[in-house]
Amino acid sequence: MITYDSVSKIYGSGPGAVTALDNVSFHIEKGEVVVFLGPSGCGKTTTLRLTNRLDSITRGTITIGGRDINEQDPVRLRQSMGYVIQEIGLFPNKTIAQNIAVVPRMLGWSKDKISERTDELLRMVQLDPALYRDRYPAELSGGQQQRIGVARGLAADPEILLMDEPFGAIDPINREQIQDEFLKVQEKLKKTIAFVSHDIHEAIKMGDKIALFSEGRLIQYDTPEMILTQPKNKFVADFVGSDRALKVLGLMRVRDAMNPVPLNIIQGDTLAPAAIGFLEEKKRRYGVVVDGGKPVGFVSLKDLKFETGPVRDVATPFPVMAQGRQPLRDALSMMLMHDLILLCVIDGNGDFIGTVSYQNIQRAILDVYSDETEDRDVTR
Ligand SMILES: Nc1ncnc2c1ncn2[C@@H]1O[C@H](COP(=O)(O)OP(=O)(O)OP(=O)(O)O)[C@@H](O)[C@H]1O
Repeated sequence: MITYDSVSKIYGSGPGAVTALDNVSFHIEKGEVVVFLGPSGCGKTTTLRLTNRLDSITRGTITIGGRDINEQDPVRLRQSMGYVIQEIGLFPNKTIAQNIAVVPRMLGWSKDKISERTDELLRMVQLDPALYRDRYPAELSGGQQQRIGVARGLAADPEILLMDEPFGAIDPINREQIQDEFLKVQEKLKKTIAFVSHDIHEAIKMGDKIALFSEGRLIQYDTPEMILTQPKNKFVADFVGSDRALKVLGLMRVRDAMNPVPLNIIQGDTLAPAAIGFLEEKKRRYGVVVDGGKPVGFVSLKDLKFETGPVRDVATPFPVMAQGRQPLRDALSMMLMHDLILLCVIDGNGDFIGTVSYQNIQRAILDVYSDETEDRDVTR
């Protein structure tokens, strides 16, 4: 969709010239979120501003859908892309609805269509249109204003969205929430997004790919997983941090690491003496009791010793359970917090789908880090 071909940007000339971007080439696929990441001054914002011709390219070309942007009218080009920036840039004397409608009005949309679209966008960013459309920006919190910035960027339903640290000014808790909401919206809309960030956590979470820059050069362009597990050089390894194995846990899902067929499953109606025999045969001290497909709790050999009835009556309920789609990091955190050696995993209906142990987690990380060509032991 967007192709950067040997793009350089030099500000000024002579001895004071600054090379902001140095011979950068990469391609953003349609529907993909690419995060431009790197330390301050590495060229992230410049790359974004060249894309919508807010700045001009010194050398090289940028094409969108195969068309050179320099051959397009800059105003049209800008209108065809959403642009969301950290400073938000809402007009203080316009209402929220008027702020969102800026581009659709320029494009000559009818009043009814604009009004409908405004309400739709407000709902999309979790703000009730009845409450917010006629308010002024100063009457909104920072996080709410930022949501309006996102809504405005999406107003004319552009295929491409350029976002420059869009959630940078929001406190960490609200930022997590707005990132989650944005990812949900993106799952539906499938926009092509270039997203500037200096936060590795945000890049891992938001990006289908990460473009990591340093001093105007593109150092590595890869999926978050590859950036974390196969850093191309010391700069990348240092930038992602020595805790990158832990960051990988944030990328992986519980489902990817769990054991879907643990040996110690006991059906709820099994009588205690039979359950003891079963656990002894499997050489397990604990069993996971499942009844009608739903997890019930743990039983230990000790618990069962003097019992005669079905295990479902003596099982100790799980203090917490993980959902298969949760990040593996959450599962590890639950196990540490609740002092569990095994975590039960359920699907969206609450049905049992597997268990996770510390060993499963370790194995999953090792699998990601091991060379693709090595033989792997896939039995868990
Ligand atoms: N208008 C300008 N005139 C001169 N130099 C500029 C201009 N804009 C950017 N630069 C320089 O170009 C380099 C890249 O800047 P850019 O804003 O792209 O960095 P960035 O990676 O977005 O940084 P930050 O995270 O701090 O926003 C920097 O050295 C910056 O000082």
